[in-house]
Amino acid sequence: MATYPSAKFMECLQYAAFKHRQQRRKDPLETPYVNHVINVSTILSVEACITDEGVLMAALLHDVVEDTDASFEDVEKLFGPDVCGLVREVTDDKSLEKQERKRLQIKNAAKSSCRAKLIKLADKLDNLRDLQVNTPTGWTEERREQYFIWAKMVVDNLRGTNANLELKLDEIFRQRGLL
Ligand SMILES: Nc1nc2c(ncn2[C@@H]2O[C@H](COP(=O)(O)OP(=O)(O)O)[C@@H](OP(=O)(O)OP(=O)(O)O)[C@H]2O)c(=O)[nH]1
Repeated sequence: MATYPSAKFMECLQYAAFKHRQQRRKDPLETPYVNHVINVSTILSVEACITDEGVLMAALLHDVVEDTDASFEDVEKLFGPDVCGLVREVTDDKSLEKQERKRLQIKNAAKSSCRAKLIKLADKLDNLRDLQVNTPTGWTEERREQYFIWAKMVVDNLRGTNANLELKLDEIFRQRGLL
């Protein structure tokens, strides 16, 4: 049976591209930020074989409230309560200090739903793949190394969610001498 993206999925992609249109990644080429959220959704579909469209859509929207002027109310109105609930689970509270946000990502990882854990795993996988080839602008080598260490603590609290993604993350941690 043929598979195809639904109209809602395409609207979600379009919305993410629009909302992140002025945002760039921290890599030297200043890649459009939307590439990251597309990567996260693609990792889930292609590498983790996830067919749950709510998860794939929430992956596209996982940074839209954190990083743009979009609100949870906007997301719920456009894409419904299921997708909005997932986006809530993966959104950091930007009003908190950065160190506190980092601590909460570790602490809250284990409490998330399985579907939110999938998005968090794919998000970390994409960020770590980036870090294997690039040092973000303004980062020291030490900060880059710290990110690997912190990401492993988050991933350790997400274990038992998806073997494909965890194997790929572990390969990266092994290469860094963290496993
Ligand atoms: N590896 C990498 N990361 C980049 C790049 N550009 C932006 N980022 C974002 O930077 C975050 C890591 O930087 P930090 O200094 O630790 O956190 P900050 O976002 O609070 O500044 C990651 O967020 P996160 O909290 O880990 O996850 P999330 O925001 O994606 O959910 C990642 O999404 C890039 O070019 N490479």
